[in-house]
Amino acid sequence: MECKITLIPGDGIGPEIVGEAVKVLNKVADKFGHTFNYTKILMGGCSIDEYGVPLTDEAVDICKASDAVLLGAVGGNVGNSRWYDVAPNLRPEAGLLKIRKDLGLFANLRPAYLYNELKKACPLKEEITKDGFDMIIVRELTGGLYFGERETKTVNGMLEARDTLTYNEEEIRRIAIKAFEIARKRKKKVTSVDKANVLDSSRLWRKVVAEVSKDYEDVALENMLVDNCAMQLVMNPGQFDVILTENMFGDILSDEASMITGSIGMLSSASLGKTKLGLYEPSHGSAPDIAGQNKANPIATILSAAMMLKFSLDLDKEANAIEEAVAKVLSEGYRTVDIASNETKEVVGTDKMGDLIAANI
Ligand SMILES: NC(=O)C1=CN([C@@H]2O[C@H](COP(=O)(O)OP(=O)(O)OC[C@H]3O[C@@H](n4cnc5c(N)ncnc54)[C@H](O)[C@@H]3O)[C@@H](O)[C@H]2O)C=CC1
Ligand SMILES: CC(C)CC(=O)C(=O)O
Ligand SMILES: [Mg+2]
Repeated sequence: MECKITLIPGDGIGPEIVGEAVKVLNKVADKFGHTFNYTKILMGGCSIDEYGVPLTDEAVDICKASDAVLLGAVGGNVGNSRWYDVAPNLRPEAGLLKIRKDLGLFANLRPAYLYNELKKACPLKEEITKDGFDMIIVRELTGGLYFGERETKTVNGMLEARDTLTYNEEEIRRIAIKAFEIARKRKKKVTSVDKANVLDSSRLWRKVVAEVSKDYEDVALENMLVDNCAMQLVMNPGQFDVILTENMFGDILSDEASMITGSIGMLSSASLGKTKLGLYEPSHGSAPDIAGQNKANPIATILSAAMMLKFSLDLDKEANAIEEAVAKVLSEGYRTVDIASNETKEVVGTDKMGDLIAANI
């Protein structure tokens, strides 16, 4: 099979981790007889430096003409980078928001499960994780606070800033359907997370999710407030199957969920829309604090590449080969520093972790 894959290395650790994912994809291509044709585009700070904007329309067109997009991460040191103090549409993160919107990627899937081998890297007590956990966060990705109107102005001599959070019924319905469809193929439970004790947008969210659930009588629906969910995630993560939530809540809860898998460097993601074209990226950011040091864990990006093979390219067997290779390397005791524990056989750098996974394909 011949496929067109757009690569967006981005900023910080982005080029390092995407490089390792490509190494693994090339091994998959060799072994299974496929041709992956890559085109690289700039997004984020590197695009601002080159073109003055975080993402050009030409770059979006390249993504649209491909079968799938693999992204590292964008952004600099927030508050302390040359890309910080500029208009909102000229910041690195605006490139990410633009690509999600322009490709219509309203559903962000973030699976969080605990590898047996990583129980020592999980900060939770053993009695909480003894049976493991396996959940998927289904996060709405193109609405809510990150896409609302915002403004900073002076009122009565004082600076005032405003962000707005809006959802309409259709935006909620389509992501809810996605979550119920996914739950149907898993443990048949959706936990819809909102703040319906305060926010109008959450009250609408809860109403529409309840309507959608009527078409999925085989799937149990539970509603949970977001503050409680943050607590339940560390108290009893095993209770969750599918967590359905809006954009910002999902952003925050997925970082929390990532840490209980051992590290944010483990959490992959797929951003999907109505067509097969998806964008695949780790859940973490560009980690400027460790960029260029060969310390970043590439596994989240490598597992995102596996999701890409599965969802956009229908290469399930190849995706499984990547997942199995990751499990094998972990079971052999190799760890990047973020997931190392006293039982680790060898702490390896970004590049060696990529080599080991590729060698096990
Ligand atoms: N999808 C994207 O492109 C995202 C971009 N960002 C951007 O990334 C920049 C940095 O943001 P932060 O809040 O520092 O979040 P971050 O996720 O980049 O880093 C948070 C902490 O996790 C560590 N970390 C992250 N990924 C890791 C990996 N693969 N292996 C080992 N350790 C890892 C970092 O070293 C840091 O200590 C900002 O400009 C932010 O806007 C943040 C989140 C997502
Ligand atoms: C620009 C942010 C919304 C990116 C982020 O933190 C994420 O998608 O997880
Ligand atoms: Mg985030």
